[in-house]
Amino acid sequence: MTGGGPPVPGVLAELREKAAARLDPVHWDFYEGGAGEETAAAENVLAFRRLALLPRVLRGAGQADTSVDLPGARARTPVVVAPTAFHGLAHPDGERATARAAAAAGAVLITSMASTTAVADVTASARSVREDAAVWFQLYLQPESGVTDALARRAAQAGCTALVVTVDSPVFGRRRRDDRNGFHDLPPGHATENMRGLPGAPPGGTLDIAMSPALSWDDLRRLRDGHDLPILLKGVLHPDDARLAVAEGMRGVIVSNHGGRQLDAAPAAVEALPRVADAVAGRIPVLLDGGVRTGSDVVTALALGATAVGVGRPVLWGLAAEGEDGVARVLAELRDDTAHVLTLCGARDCSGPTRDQVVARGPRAVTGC
Ligand SMILES: Cc1cc2nc3c(=O)[nH]c(=O)nc-3n(C[C@H](O)[C@H](O)[C@H](O)COP(=O)(O)O)c2cc1C
Ligand SMILES: CCCCC(=O)C(=O)O
Repeated sequence: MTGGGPPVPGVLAELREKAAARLDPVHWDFYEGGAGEETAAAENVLAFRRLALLPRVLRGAGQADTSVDLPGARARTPVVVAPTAFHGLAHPDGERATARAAAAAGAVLITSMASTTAVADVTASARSVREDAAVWFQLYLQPESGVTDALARRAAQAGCTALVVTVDSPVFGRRRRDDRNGFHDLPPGHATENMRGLPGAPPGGTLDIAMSPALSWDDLRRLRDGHDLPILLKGVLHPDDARLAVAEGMRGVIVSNHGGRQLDAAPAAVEALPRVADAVAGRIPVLLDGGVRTGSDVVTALALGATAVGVGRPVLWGLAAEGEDGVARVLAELRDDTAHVLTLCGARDCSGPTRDQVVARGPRAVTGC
């Protein structure tokens, strides 16, 4: 933005506009929408805009390095692809295109259990580009533990290097756009391929993905004890839950309100981050997703205690607009912008930015009270 005029659209804004024009409006609403009044979805983005970065100067830090160490992955960028469902609705190549672009960018891909491509095909696509591409598998604990086990085994066999268990969904969020559009099922020709042939599924058919408020830490322990893959918990907002996650041997937590698609009264992800980071106190990596749209957002999250961040909708915009190339553009833009902002802030790498470098915009930043 210059002199109060309209902002010049960046790569993500351009891809978003193109995606909106290309997608079936019902599918656009599914991707873009949130729960309830969509307050949490909007606040995820706005909360970053209320924060500013104080650069440090003359540090001789050189060009910043954007690589980060994560469980089961050395990534070239702190920007991870957050798990999102149904990429087949965005592009005929679906998750295969996303996987190739993430692998080429050296970004960790968290593939959703609700993908329209089987996890083995997702990892094969990633590995066709880079042998050591890191793919993590996101799952919702299923009320029938045999189903959860079968999913985790499939992920391990496919070569995923971590499990991401989403815990913010005891029930599915109330999404008004989907209710209005009557969007509650995949259209013909698409299926949740990971649910095919699981215990209890009809022969040759898929099982519905269940969400259950009866699940507890016991169910998580069962998964942890039955499998070797490291587990990260996604959807942690309360610092006490983060402490429990550490105590239960989780290998990371992802601070997230699910892109504002579950509890609409939840705080913006970036506002919940500092207390979670304090609770975890460096014992395991803390990631954040929700509202990350620029390198400044990435660096703000790093400064507030995140090791890495996830992006959900921007990847879907890229995929819908330009397929694999569009996802590649989103990831390249965010990595380049992050490197640039790190350097402007005097940081050598992703561990460089510190909490004192984040201040509130507005009068408090000036008066300090
Ligand atoms: C269309 C869509 C589908 C999603 N599907 C899943 C999913 O299958 N599993 C999951 O854990 N989170 C899912 N999420 C939440 C994302 O992982 C992530 O928390 C959120 O999108 C981050 O916010 P952002 O879109 O502002 O980047 C989904 C989000 C969107 C927008
Ligand atoms: C059963 C599909 C879950 C998708 C999801 O998590 C979301 O739309 O936010």
